[in-house]
Amino acid sequence: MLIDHFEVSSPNVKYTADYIESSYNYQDTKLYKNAEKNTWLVEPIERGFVFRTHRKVPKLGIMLIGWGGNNGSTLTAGLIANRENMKWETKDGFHSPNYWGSLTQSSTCQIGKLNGQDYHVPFKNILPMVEPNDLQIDGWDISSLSLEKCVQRARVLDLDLQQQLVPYLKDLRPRPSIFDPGFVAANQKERADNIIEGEKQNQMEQIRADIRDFKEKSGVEKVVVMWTANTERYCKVEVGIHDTEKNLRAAIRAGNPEISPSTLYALACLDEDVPFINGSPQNTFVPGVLEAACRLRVLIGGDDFKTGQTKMKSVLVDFLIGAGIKPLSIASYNHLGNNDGKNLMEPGVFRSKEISKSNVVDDIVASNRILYKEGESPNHVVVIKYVPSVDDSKRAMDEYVSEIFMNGRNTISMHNTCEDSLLAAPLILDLCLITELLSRIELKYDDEESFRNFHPCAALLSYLTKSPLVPPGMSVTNALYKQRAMLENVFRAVVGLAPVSHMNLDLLIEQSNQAIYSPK
Ligand SMILES: NC(=O)c1ccc[n+]([C@@H]2O[C@H](COP(=O)([O-])OP(=O)(O)OC[C@H]3O[C@@H](n4cnc5c(N)ncnc54)[C@H](O)[C@@H]3O)[C@@H](O)[C@H]2O)c1
Ligand SMILES: O=P([O-])([O-])O[C@@H]1[C@@H](O)[C@H](O)[C@@H](O)[C@H](O)[C@@H]1O
Repeated sequence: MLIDHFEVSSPNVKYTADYIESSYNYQDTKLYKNAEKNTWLVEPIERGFVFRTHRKVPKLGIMLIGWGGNNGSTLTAGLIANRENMKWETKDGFHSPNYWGSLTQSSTCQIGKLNGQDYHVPFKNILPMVEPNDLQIDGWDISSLSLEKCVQRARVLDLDLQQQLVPYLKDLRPRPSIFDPGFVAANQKERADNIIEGEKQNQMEQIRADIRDFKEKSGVEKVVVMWTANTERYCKVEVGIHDTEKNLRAAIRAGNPEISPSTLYALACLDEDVPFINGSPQNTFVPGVLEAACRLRVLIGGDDFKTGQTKMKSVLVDFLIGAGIKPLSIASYNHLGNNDGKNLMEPGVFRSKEISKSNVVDDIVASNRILYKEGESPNHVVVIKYVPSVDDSKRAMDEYVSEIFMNGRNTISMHNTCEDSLLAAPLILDLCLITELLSRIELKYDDEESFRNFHPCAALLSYLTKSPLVPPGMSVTNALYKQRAMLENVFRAVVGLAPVSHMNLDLLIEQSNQAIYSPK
């Protein structure tokens, strides 16, 4: 059953006009070794938290770096089609817009039971969230094409819909952007006709001015900036340049060539108190950026949208290893024909993606030292090829060979075809909406005076990324179920509810007045 809205009825939760305030008893375990008994002791611990969520949802603007790309143009078109409730026709008949693939807009959370039946609420209604149809969108691109032409170039959306969108898209033009051919494939130069000239410092200041200009012209109260531009090669992190905020800013003023456009954007956003999310795999968040985010207390998140093949990998490997089955090899191949695929032909750029697509199993493997000895892991290969004729319709082929009982083998082969941007666009929406929501949640220990925000490294975005950025000291979790449980249960805690445990203890115990067998 689906219920649309709810309020928590508890002495620990208070709803005022401005806030949802809750007192929450956080339960965890503390682990320590008892030398005398030569055993590990596990101690249940509790810590009181207080959450305060601002209920007023702001007028939100999102600024996409790479706005004209397949992801950016597809998201823009999808938002407009939903807002205008456009209907379009194909040979299969008429279609209506939706937000399928969006965690916030199209998934639900279990909120309770009634008469033994689970009830669910839309994910977006656990806490007050921005409505996607109210979003204002802007952005930058090294290509000057209008969004109308970008949607046509992408060839992702049905033609009838593309034609209906023309009046809404034709006047949308990306702002000139920072372009450094040293960080992307040489084949990207041909589309770069919309560049901010000048030194790195000037370029960064122009980005800051663009953000302020967008705010002023659109009237939005808050902005989230999202990198959905091309994947960059890793920058070589150097002491004295990238290692501290002070050194990074000095290196930018000096025009150091080893500072990437994405790092310039990230720092510009931090200086404008605007969250920055990295949808690509490069190491944008060099230590100097992390230091600045923590000092300025501005949310950053990433890296690399987790959309299809890797998302599946983070489910399947978690299932296999969680079931005591030992993957011996993972062969992960895909080809695609969009510009992203073209850019990934450059070995240095591909390496960024290879890292993010490979590391996604590390935590899952490390969770089971019965199957894998220290240092042991499955053979794991990642191959991406550029095949122009398939366009955005990525073909992913994966083979998982696992060792099973008594030296048995199990081979799972998968073929997964999808328009890559139709998977990514809803995630970009989720990343923006959840990031904005996180910035409205304050928390403190119950014995503290002042509230603070979540740590600037937004680990709660992990479900949506291949290489989750997490606060120092927190281990990275890639298993998709755990990532979703973390996000859902933190949101439940913010409104004073216990985690979803699926224990059903009250139904597992034999009730004195209950028939031993209740026929369906
Ligand atoms: N399913 C997916 O589509 C998916 C999943 C995970 C990650 N990603 C990442 O998202 C990014 C975008 O994917 P896409 O399919 O939209 O690619 P795309 O090539 O269609 O779009 C990228 C856009 O960025 C622009 N661009 C390049 N450098 C720029 C710069 N310095 N400043 C501003 N704009 C710049 C390009 O002109 C292009 O319009 C890629 O890095 C890709 O690896 C995509
Ligand atoms: O679907 P997924 O593995 O999450 O991610 C995708 C890769 O499979 C694809 O090769 C790459 O071009 C896309 O940018 C994206 O990273």
